[in-house]
Amino acid sequence: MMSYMRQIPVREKNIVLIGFMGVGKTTIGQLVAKKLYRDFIDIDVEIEKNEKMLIKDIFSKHGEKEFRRIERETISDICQAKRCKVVSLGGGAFQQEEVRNVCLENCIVLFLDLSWDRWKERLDLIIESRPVLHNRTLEEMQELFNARQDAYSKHNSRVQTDNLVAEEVADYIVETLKLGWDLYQPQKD
Ligand SMILES: Nc1ncnc2c1ncn2[C@@H]1O[C@H](COP(=O)(O)OP(=O)(O)O)[C@@H](O)[C@H]1O
Ligand SMILES: O=C(O)C1=C[C@@H](OP(=O)(O)O)[C@@H](O)[C@H](O)C1
Ligand SMILES: [Mg+2]
Repeated sequence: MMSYMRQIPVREKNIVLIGFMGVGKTTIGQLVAKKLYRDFIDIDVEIEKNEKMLIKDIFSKHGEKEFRRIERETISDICQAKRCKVVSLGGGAFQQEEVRNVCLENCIVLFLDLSWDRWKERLDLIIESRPVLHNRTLEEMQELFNARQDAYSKHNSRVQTDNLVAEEVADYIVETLKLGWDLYQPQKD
């Protein structure tokens, strides 16, 4: 008996933002959601609400492995149950194959791409609230940045954000979507 996967109409698919920490997923996701009259979901905020703990405290009290389990389950639940949202993942989420699969199967995945040189300029803005960066030298941060690019390459569309303010990136995403939702077809193997 053939099982027919129920295809989600492309316009009902959640729009999921991925990319390294600090590239603007939370900021730009909020702006895109407003412009598209969609609800916005930030996975980190969802986790903090559900766990009644800040992300940095989950890391310090329960460790990164437990955070990744919670992150994977939260994303899996939301990306399968919800429709018509804008969802910003945390920067490490796409390293998990299950997260990549559930997002690429059910959602439109947009990769916010920021160069290492531009990212370094933002480091002071984010270092305090990103435990993954703590106790890492700049060289080690760059190694992590480079190591994660392969996972981010599995997306429906890439937005180069160097030298663009958040509003400009959000406008670009909305305009591209309006030009052709059908451009965002499922990732071909
Ligand atoms: N396009 C942009 N240009 C300059 N600063 C930005 C841009 N997008 C986000 N920021 C700033 O960078 C920091 C991290 O943004 P955030 O949305 O939290 O990123 P992420 O969710 O990807 O970690 C914030 O201080 C935010 O104001
Ligand atoms: O890159 C990472 O491993 C992380 C990124 C953070 O989200 P942002 O990308 O929104 O900063 C948050 O999920 C956690 O601190 C781990
Ligand atoms: Mg964020």
